[in-house]
Amino acid sequence: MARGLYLLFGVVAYLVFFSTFLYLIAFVGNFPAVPRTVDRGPASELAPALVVNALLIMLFGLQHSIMARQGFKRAWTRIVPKPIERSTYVLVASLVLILLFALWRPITTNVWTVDNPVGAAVLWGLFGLGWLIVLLSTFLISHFELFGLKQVWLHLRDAAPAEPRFRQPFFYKMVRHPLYSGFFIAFWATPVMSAGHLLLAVGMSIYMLIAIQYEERDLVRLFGEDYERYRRDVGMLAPALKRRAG
Ligand SMILES: C[S@@+](CC[C@H](N)C(=O)[O-])C[C@H]1O[C@@H](n2cnc3c(N)ncnc32)[C@H](O)[C@@H]1O
Repeated sequence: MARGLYLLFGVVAYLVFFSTFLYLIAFVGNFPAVPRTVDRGPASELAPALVVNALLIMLFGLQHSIMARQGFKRAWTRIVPKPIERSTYVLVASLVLILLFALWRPITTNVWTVDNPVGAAVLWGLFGLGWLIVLLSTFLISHFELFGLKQVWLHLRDAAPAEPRFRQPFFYKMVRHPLYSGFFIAFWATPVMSAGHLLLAVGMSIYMLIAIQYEERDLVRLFGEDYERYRRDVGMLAPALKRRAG
């Protein structure tokens, strides 16, 4: 009975995540199909907009960083059953993003506009490429495990959870954090950059640079010398220009 309920919970959490991910693309890209975007929403004075938006970004960063740590997971799984630990993370992360979409206050002061049609098309192309890299990277590292479905499925089948393995598929041969590289491109590549969008891009970039430090600390603990070597040989977010001698 519990196994079936865990599976249901995992599927619901996954569907909420996937819808939130699609909305995030529309939110950052100011797509007309959605009601609120980074530049479309209730008007607000500058100071409260800056404070509210900064708090929303910080909440996103804190939730992601804290809930992803091994120590937190150990404590958390004393309350939440282990098979749905990842789904819970995914669900809370999605709810925090939904809160950001709902409470975000646009700051529409223009920072840059690329009027040249070729330049604008290139930037839209990069925007799409960024999101594609994000999605592909999740599949390279294990999409269904990252978003909790594999764990509830294995539990349903009474199979042991998979042990973490150090992997270097495709993008991961070129950079250590392709998923974050994709996010960097997606947040920054736009022909029309407003002050609000810039705040989101800067905030998310700072969060990712901090998150990488914590993630790599865990990865070194997990994979030891293999990851140390990987760190020496492969660039963090962009391919290393040249390999170090030896
Ligand atoms: C949200 S993913 C982000 C992965 C990476 N930071 C990126 O930007 O592509 C985080 C998970 O990927 C795992 N991970 C990151 N690099 C890995 C690698 N080379 N091999 C196996 N697992 C990895 C981490 O342990 C963590 O559970």
